[in-house]
Amino acid sequence: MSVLSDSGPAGPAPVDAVASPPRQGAVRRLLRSPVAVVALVWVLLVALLAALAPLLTSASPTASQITNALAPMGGANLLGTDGIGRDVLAQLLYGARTSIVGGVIVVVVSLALGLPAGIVAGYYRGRFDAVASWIANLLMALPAIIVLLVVLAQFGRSTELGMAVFGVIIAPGVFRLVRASVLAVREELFVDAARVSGLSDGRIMRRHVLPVVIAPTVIQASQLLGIAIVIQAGLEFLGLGSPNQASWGGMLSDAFQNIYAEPRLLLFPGLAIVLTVTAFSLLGNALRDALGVGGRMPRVRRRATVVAAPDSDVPAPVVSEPPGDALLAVQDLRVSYPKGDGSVSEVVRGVSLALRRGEVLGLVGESGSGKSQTAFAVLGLLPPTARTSAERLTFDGTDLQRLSPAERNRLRGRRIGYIPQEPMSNLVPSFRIGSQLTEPMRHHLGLSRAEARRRALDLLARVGIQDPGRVFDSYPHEISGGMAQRVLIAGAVSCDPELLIADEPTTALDVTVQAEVLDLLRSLVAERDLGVVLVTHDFGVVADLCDTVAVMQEGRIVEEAPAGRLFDAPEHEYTRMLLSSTLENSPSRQDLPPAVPDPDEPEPLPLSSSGGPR
Ligand SMILES: Nc1ncnc2c1ncn2[C@@H]1O[C@H](COP(=O)(O)OP(=O)(O)OP(=O)(O)O)[C@@H](O)[C@H]1O
Repeated sequence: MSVLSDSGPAGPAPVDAVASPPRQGAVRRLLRSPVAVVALVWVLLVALLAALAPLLTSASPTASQITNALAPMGGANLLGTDGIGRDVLAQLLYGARTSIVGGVIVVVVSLALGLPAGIVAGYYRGRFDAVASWIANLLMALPAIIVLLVVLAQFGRSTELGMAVFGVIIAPGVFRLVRASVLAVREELFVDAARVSGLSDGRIMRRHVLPVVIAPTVIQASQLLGIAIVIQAGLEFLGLGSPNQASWGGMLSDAFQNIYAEPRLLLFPGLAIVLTVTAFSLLGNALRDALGVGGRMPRVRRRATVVAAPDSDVPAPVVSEPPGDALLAVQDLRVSYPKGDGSVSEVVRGVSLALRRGEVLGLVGESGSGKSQTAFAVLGLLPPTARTSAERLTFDGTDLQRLSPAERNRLRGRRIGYIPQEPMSNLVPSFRIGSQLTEPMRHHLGLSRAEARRRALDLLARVGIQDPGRVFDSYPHEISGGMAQRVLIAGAVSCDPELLIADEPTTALDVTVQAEVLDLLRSLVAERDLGVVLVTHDFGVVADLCDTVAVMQEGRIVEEAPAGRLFDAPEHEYTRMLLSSTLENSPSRQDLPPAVPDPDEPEPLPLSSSGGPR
């Protein structure tokens, strides 16, 4: 007996977590805001003036001419000179360079440390997360200005060094933001779906996680630039910047010494700092609005927060020896979770199942009975806190418990397909359907882009989508729920799996579309000799599709029988209770009135069609 503990989707997660916002049109939205345009123009102007400083003035910003101190504006010195005769315009222009370079150093250092650490900590959690969070907390507890003073006193006055150290001190802010964003997105169903389709962690992070953290990071970078300019000016005001470099902080320091003789000297660096910092801050806000972060993002539904399983005694499980030709054989599967009080809650208690090719096994039971936990244990996608054990857990003769996470990952998506419950939440909002369909095929089957596209279009046609080209090029929000479910079915069978695990595949659909999707599944099973484990609480779905039914109650299978026999002569009291509560007074599908056709939905499928790629 061994223990499995893969990370996966079934862990507790807050309902309604935010998803990645669509990025299209973000620049357009940004440019529609007058405040953003003004801020952007100012920032670009400062950058341009800094870059063109040598062309705009021939004066040196550091050469002092003591005989020309505090010269008025006009003549050779357009903005006058400071207390030791340096040209104010030249100082202003070259000082902009120092400020921008300093700001960029802070942003680069803090992002270089905080971004990768936040992604890895948020995605993998565990020990790295604990250590990184501890270091972040420690850095945040340090008084930044004291650290800067000590470092600059020890290593010499240098604006660049000061800004690099400040970048390190401020990196925990980036780390925390990125980690929080990754934690939110890693629980999204579309990330589960990507994991189930066998994509590697690196690919998931690049494709699904990174796009989500980019928006908040860009916003934070813009605000960090403003903060860096203020801190840098403060250090230079205190005389801790590079002595041979013009800077706005240094100009302020000189202006303070001559505040009574020439108060106007305060005006130029003061205005430059205030306007530039304000511009970065406004730009950050405008970016947040344009990218839709912070309460204006589209929200996707999530697996609901789980509650502890009941511990009451239930009838003994039905345990039978699986047949030799079983595609999937599960024997005495147990899943448990540690509870806060030190005890353990067993949510799957000795489940045994066997499934042959071409057979559909329904796993039914009321909510919380352990159906999904059983399915996720087979997929190897339980959360890290889950303790899983089984006498036997084999797929086509391979002991799943002996496989490494990478081997298990290769199996998922390639030989074991998964159809999730909520179609829309399992498609990534910001990627086109086509790219979501083709990526697993390119990854698992090594197809070229063109081959994968051709195969995806064939598959879309096979699942009854009438205009595959349009759906291929669409974003998830541009198609209906029924179509999205067909797309997910196409995705689940795209790499020719032998076993399909379908978790309530029709729950989110209306009854007419439900019937069509069930027809589609039935014809795919026959056509491809698929073994299917169908998790459902709907006996109508069971009657439509399943050959065998296993009834689960409180983590155990209390009755298993061929579908016909189960409906005709249920043996277990719990099965009878479930049947009577679900079927009583409910109309059969044939009795339902014909639905008004939805123009967005495809025609009912020709059940005999079989043109799909194999
Ligand atoms: N991460 C977890 N930690 C602790 N308990 C959990 C966890 N995930 C699931 N459970 C518990 O396991 C039990 C079985 O959950 P499961 O999701 O398998 O039920 P289900 O029969 O699929 O229900 P539904 O039809 O509502 O999805 C539930 O009592 C649930 O609270």
